[in-house]
Amino acid sequence: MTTSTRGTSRVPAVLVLEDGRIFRGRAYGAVGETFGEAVFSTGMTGYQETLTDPSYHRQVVVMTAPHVGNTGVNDEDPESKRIWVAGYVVRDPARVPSNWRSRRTLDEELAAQGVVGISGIDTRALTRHLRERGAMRVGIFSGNALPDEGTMIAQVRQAPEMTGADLSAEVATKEAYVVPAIGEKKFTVAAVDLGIKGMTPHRMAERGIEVHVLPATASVEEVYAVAPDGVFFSNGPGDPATADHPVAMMQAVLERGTPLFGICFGNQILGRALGFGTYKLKYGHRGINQPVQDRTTGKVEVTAHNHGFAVDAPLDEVSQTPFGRAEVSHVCLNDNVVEGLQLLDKPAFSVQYHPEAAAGPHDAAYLFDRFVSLMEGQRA
Ligand SMILES: NC(=O)CC[C@H](N)C(=O)O
Repeated sequence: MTTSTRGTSRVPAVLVLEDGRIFRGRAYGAVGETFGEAVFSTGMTGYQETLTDPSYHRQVVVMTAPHVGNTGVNDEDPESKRIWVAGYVVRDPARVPSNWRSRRTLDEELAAQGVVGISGIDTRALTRHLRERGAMRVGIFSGNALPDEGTMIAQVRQAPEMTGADLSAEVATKEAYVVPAIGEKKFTVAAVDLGIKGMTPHRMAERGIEVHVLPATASVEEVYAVAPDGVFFSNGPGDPATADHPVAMMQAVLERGTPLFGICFGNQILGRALGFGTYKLKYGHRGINQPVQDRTTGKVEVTAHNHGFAVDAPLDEVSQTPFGRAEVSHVCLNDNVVEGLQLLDKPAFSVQYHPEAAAGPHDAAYLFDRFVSLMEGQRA
């Protein structure tokens, strides 16, 4: 085992923010350079699910949990076939991972997948900086001969911004596939893959739903070719303002009145389909410990989030939209950001957060049951 696979690499690495702030550490994972949007995640657990969430495409993720990699890497927890984060920033990597499911170290896995990371960073100071200044572009450079600071800052400033990025097609499946219902099949759902996490079709399959996962570029005809009882729009990376094709497709689904459910990017697309705007949050919500209130029941749930954009809809009034009345169903209790939308005259709703909850908590699992109820209601 080399020193680097034990999380104790001596190869120098530098993290360079676009505003010129620099943090020095050691290489973690692959050695090289990478660029993306610096964002922080407050999850204390579930690093494999975070790394493999396609919504993190082009983002460099800073972990606020100080000790990362303790349970190694297993073959069960990934949310997709590969790591999607553009880079990974940790404070203190586990030197000796320990878990009965662990197959390899996180350092080895990052290196094997070519993901450039950095360790030994004061992630609390970095997170406070991002919280005050907002998410921004970042570069990680590692190796024994690094460019001078001015060159690195200039390179970071040339990297693409997240605003205006159209990324779903880069992460979504190219071919349709089916996730069979577990047990008796009760419903068929067409799931439009904008960057879907593996747990989402699984949560539907557990409820007797056969899920036809379709590429982001699928047409309305392809959606209806599977004779769906419901249509689902997934999470995904990038700026929802660019998602014109999914918005048009969703409007066609709303027009027909097919039960509809959206998660995260899917919520932003419902917002746009109804005529609301979307905007970039200063630093977003990422982690598995975010408080949300379901305003339809008053209940508060602790939920998994990963979003940098949000829907701009009025919190305290019912809106008239081209598809009837709509209201904000869920709100984040930290900052009053819109976390869910529902239509009052059509069987359609969405949430900005992650009821599939990989990795947990499971407070929001009832939303999949709500989707099932809408499909049952349509049959009755
Ligand atoms: N997880 C998601 O679907 C994220 C949606 C969108 N890319 C955002 O950052 O807000």
